[in-house]
Amino acid sequence: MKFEVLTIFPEVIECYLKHGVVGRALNKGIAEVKVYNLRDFTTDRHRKVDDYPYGGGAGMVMQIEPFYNALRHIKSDGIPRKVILLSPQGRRFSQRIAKEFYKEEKTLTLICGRYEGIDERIKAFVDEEISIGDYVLSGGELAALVIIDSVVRLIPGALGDELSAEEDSFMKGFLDYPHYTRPEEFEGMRVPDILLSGDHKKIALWRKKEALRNTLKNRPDLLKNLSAEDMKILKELCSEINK
Ligand SMILES: NC(=O)c1ccc(NCc2cccc(O)c2)nc1
Repeated sequence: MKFEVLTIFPEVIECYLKHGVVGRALNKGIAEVKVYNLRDFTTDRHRKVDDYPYGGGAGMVMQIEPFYNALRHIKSDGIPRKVILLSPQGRRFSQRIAKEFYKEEKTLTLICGRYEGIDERIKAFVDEEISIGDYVLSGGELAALVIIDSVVRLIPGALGDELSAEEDSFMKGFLDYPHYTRPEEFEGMRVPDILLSGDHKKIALWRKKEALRNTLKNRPDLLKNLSAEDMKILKELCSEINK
């Protein structure tokens, strides 16, 4: 899986890519990220990337030329790619879209705007506009990293333990179950006995029930098209809660 990032702050992207799961995946060569500094695609002495908005108003707008010059340079290799603009106006990103991007196996070219945004004519060169949530950030870089991180985790071999990619609760559409590790007791709070029992069947059932409990509490909207088994556990849960 290849990613390309267009940004005026390449170091923001590069420093994140040195660490953790993504860092290891890049070192293993199962993913590749190329970061392009937009200022390298300017033509003026001051390497300007923004200008005053037509129509007036506060703030600055990013000019189209540096993006256009960068995209033309990048696309000259003729490899198919999906050009994504990160902005609050985009389609809402989710695990489902991360899987969609991974399966498409196209290079993802991520455009990071700053200031009040990018000249609207950028849309002529963009395949998709994606938002990671309903909030305004000072730049698209964090959103680009969210996409890179969530998609890289899906690549076989990216995570140490293969199972954990599948196990990720969002992979199954629910919130996660609670996790515990040593010590067994901390400040009077004990680890649930079931987790110390070694009964893996019962533990799996407990985890499913707790994942459903968390989902019911915080994201009931995710509780749709449940399997018969999950529905049975949910009903048990509801009768317990209503006791
Ligand atoms: N919710 C998000 O995904 C998100 C993405 C980017 C961003 N800021 C940069 C920006 C702002 C406006 C237009 C534009 O093209 C880029 N803020 C939030």
